[in-house]
Amino acid sequence: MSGEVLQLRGVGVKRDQAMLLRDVDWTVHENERWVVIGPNGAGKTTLLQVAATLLFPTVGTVDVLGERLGRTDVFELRPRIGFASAAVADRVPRNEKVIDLVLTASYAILGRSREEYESADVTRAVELLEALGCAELLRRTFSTLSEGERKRVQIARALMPDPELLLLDEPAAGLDLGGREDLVTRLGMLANDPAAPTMVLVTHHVEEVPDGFTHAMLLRRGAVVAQGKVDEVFTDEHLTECFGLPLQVERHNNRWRAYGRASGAAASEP
Ligand SMILES: Nc1ncnc2c1ncn2[C@@H]1O[C@H](COP(=O)(O)OP(=O)(O)OP(=O)(O)O)[C@@H](O)[C@H]1O
Repeated sequence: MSGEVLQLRGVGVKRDQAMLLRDVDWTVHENERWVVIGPNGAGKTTLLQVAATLLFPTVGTVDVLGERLGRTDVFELRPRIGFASAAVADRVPRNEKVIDLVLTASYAILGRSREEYESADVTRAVELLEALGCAELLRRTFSTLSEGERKRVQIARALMPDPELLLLDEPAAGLDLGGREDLVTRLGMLANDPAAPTMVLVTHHVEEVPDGFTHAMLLRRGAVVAQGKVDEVFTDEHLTECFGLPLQVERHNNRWRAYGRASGAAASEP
């Protein structure tokens, strides 16, 4: 695999005459932790779907885990990729128990289809749920969980097959402040774990970028505004260009925050 987990060259995605992605060049190396940030409609989910092999580009080439899309069997590739997104959560059968939702990831299916699972799989599923702070939810039905609980269970499911690439689409969306901070802290622990897979996380907010994330891409209207090491990408100029309004960004205790320049000036006045 030569250390490259994702390699996109000149990638464009066109739907109904609209270019959802334009001329994207992107390389993600093994063990990097990437965050993809941009405003609504920037193309972040589209990019993640390409990385998850769920969407083929209209133009350009995509290599995922050393395999070229269009020349490989994606059904063999997908079990090597963990993917947590609202679209996956929407497909969970109504009565699915939390433990089954995590366990079935080993078989790349949704919905319990067998009576018995390997005891090693059960042990791993329980350990992952514990690590994400949801061991007490094991026997609950997924559809009855709160948004924050669902997000954590989905990440446990995405990690279950021990993926080489973990893709997280807006994991903190819809969470309250406590739920967000709990999740961002857990993701920071995962990002700092050398045994964890290569990660790509999509979000709208720099405040949701966990400690340990090494690289960032800023997207606007389907095109890359900036990409590279997170410290070099998260600048006032890049964020201002990306979101289309004057922004100031700062780092504190390994976390980021951004605010409109006008509101920042007002806040600093006595
Ligand atoms: N099948 C489609 N046909 C036409 N346009 C589409 C299609 N799917 C998505 N789009 C448009 O492509 C753009 C990018 O969508 P995408 O979901 O990738 O953006 P996003 O950055 O993830 O947005 P958000 O932050 O709001 O979730 C949006 O303007 C969306 O309306």
